[in-house]
Amino acid sequence: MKIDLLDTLREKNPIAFNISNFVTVQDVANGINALGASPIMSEEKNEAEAMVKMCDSVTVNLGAFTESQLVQIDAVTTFANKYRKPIVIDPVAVGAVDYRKERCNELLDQIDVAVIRGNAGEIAALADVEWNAKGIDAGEGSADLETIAKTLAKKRDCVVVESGKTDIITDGNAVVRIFNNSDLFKLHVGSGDMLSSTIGCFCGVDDDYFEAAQTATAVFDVAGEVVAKSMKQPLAGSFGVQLIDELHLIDVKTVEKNANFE
Ligand SMILES: Nc1ncnc2c1ncn2[C@@H]1O[C@H](COP(=O)(O)OP(=O)(O)OP(=O)(O)O)[C@@H](O)[C@H]1O
Ligand SMILES: Cc1ncsc1CCO
Ligand SMILES: [Mg+2]
Repeated sequence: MKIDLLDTLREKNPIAFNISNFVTVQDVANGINALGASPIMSEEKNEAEAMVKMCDSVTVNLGAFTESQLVQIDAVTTFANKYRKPIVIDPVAVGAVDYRKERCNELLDQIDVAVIRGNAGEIAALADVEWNAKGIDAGEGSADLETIAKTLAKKRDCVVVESGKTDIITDGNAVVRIFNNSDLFKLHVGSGDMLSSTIGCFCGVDDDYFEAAQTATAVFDVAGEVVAKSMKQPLAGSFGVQLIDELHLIDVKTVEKNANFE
């Protein structure tokens, strides 16, 4: 794993263009800003080309899109392919709402993406595997998590990050597992959105998206673990704030020492 990509990210300070959702946009912006990237958000289709030309990566979060925003998402992602900017997709709740799954699949049919990051319920839905997703949460299912992730990676010819207690990262062939010791992430709505955007930032500094996704996930997971360890009791509100603090403080040594992966 290329953990020192964290230093590269801080040297380059990549512009990370995010189409976010109104629930978590501020955590996403502050999280990746603290980490060392330069976030910019937009919902306006008329500036899509300028935004994409300027940025190093595009992260599209499908958490709360409207019909009119789909037009902007279309424009942004088409320009991103034209200007060769990596796209990260966060398919929020596609396992729970058919409308979302249909729109997301239409989008994936028409563009090339670098990474899809979702929980098991979301990745299973896009891989056409039986699963009981629960709203924005993973829900439950009995299918093999690695098989689901690999199926989607092959289907969409991209890297898949399937988050959960173990984060599974695959390019369709190789698999890296990152074990996460902090379940405080689940107390903070938008942990997943922040992870997806963090992956976007790293894809903006290394065009090996499999490596970029691994480093991003390891950095994010370790940041959460460091915060969790420092707390005497689980504090949901403080966790969100301190996670942003730790994304700023974290360094390569801390990730090397604490990342638990194989
Ligand atoms: N059971 C768990 N134990 C430990 N860590 C977890 C667990 N589930 C998820 N995580 C961690 O939480 C982070 C976000 O992943 P998660 O799967 O919760 O995304 P999500 O469902 O899209 O979240 P959200 O919808 O709140 O944005 C990841 O870093 C992941 O490692
Ligand atoms: C709670 C919620 N609803 C739509 S998006 C979102 C944030 C998690 O993605
Ligand atoms: Mg999510």
